[in-house]
Amino acid sequence: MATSKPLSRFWEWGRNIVCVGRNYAEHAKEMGSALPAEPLFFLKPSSAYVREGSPIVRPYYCRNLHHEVELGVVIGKRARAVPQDAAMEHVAGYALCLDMTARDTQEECKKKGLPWTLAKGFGSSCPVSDFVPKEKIPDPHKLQIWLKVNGKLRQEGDTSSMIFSIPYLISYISQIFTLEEGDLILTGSPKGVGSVEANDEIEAGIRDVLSMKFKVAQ
Ligand SMILES: CC(=O)CC(=O)C(=O)O
Ligand SMILES: [Mg+2]
Repeated sequence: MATSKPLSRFWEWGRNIVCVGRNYAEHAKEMGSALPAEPLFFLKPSSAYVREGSPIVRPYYCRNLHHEVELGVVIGKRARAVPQDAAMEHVAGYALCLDMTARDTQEECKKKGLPWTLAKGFGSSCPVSDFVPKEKIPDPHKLQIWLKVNGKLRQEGDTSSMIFSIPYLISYISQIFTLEEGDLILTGSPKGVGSVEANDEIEAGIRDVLSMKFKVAQ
């Protein structure tokens, strides 16, 4: 599909948001989950995007809204069954993302064996930073990502601790479905996920690269 929108505004492209789960051992542990033998992933709709200046809105059915800070990988070139050693050629850049999660809903879904869409795919569940071209990040597996709520540090993780690397994820996902230009892959959350309330301020960043702030709406 042709588009006149620049890739630096990938959130306007209406493309897939692919989220990887349990990609950091300490986060899997804090959730009481086993380590995955292969990547676990799920999708958010493109209407989940929210940008700085607009609030994160808790869905009406959620009583326990959680933050998860994650490195996002923006696809720059169609990827269909790409081998790992060619996977990085398909990356245009990066963004910092929040995988906002209705944790109570997710727990209910897990118990009932239901998909996580209600827990993960609501409107404003994917706050996203500015686009960072890949030339500005020589090694995406050497980044420190962090998140504060009302000025207090909650999450701090190093992307070197990912269980499945970015080339592995691109290769793996692209064997299941084609990744298109403008698609975003959220690479999983480090430990320290926790609740936010109305009027809280979430600040998150990639050390030495960027930071972003979001308010949680009433
Ligand atoms: C337990 C989860 O919600 C999985 C997830 O999203 C993650 O980042 O890990
Ligand atoms: Mg997540």
